[in-house]
Amino acid sequence: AMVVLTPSPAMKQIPAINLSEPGSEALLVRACEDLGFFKVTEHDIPMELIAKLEEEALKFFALSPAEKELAGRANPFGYGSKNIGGHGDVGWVEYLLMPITSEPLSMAFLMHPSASSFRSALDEYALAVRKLACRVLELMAQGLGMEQRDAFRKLVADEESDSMLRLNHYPPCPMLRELNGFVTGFGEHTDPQIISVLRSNDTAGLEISLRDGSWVSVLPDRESFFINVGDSLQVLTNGRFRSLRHRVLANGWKSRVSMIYFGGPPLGERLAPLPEVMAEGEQSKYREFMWCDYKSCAFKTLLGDNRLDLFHQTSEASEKMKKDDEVAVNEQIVEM
Ligand SMILES: C=C1C[C@]23C[C@@]1(O)CC[C@H]2[C@@]12CC[C@H](O)[C@@](C)(C(=O)O1)[C@H]2[C@@H]3C(=O)O
Ligand SMILES: O=C(O)CCC(=O)C(=O)O
Ligand SMILES: [Fe+2]
Repeated sequence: AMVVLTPSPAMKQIPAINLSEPGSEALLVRACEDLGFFKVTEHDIPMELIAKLEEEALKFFALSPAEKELAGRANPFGYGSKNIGGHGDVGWVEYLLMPITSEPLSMAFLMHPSASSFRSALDEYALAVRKLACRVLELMAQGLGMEQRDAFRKLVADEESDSMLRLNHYPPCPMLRELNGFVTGFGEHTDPQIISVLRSNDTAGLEISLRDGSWVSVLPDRESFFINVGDSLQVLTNGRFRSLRHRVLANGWKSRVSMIYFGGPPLGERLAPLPEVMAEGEQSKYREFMWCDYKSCAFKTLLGDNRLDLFHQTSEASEKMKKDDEVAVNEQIVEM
């Protein structure tokens, strides 16, 4: 059965940040605290580079299913259609998911001579968007007043950074035309990494969840980048920055193409709230974990699951802390 949906009301005041304007770091911090989301307007990434990748992506998605499967079935990398992840999540979407390292892309199908223009578009785009992510992460640290300005940036800039690039294509769903409705393209979720940088064509569909649990849709803007906080950045900031829940609705008329860069730390990196962002006496809300452990845990969950819950200081641990406090109080009473 197909559930026909209605889009949420549009949020017109998504924070729009011009990175080269003085004071942008304070705006960034506020947006990450309130929403976990903002858009970057002046970004220095040439439109030709973006348009070239969009064109190549559309060429790829126009291939026959057999040709697209030469990219390998997404597991997690490769070509996927309708199935998202390996646990039964489905959406009205097809995609190509690729690992990004400091080396040029090396997936087998991209090494074929016929894929050389696709490959160079991907490589150039990945390089540029990673640089943008690093610039934004540095401004975030600056905005938080951190002495160590590269505390976030260095995780994504690291040669071993575990990052990905995803091309999503939401073809028009013809059955929806008469119904005048929408379907789930990509179900609600948070991104597990540190930061996600999204660019889409002019077709709407992205929706974000606000603090009160309501949903709003984001007006598309093909010239800007949308940035969202991922789970790992929520951990590093001890919950000060909010990992954004978001989803995509597909429509009956216009295809949506999006390209998303997910910036993650090296697999062996240990993540925990950074003391520098915590106030005096503030308790750490998350226990330390290695990114590879969080990631493998995350990739075993359903798309919509709350993955960070598993890494909250356990209730058992907080119960024990409370008990220890009580004992201390009793001891004081005895001593008096
Ligand atoms: C259902 C899933 C797809 C996903 C892995 C997971 O088990 C849970 C997290 C999902 C997500 C969301 C953001 C990114 O699109 C993604 C690549 C990621 O890192 O986590 C996807 C995963 C995927 O598509 O494999
Ligand atoms: O395609 C989009 O616009 C967003 C998809 C998304 O959230 C994701 O791939 O993680
Ligand atoms: Fe996402």
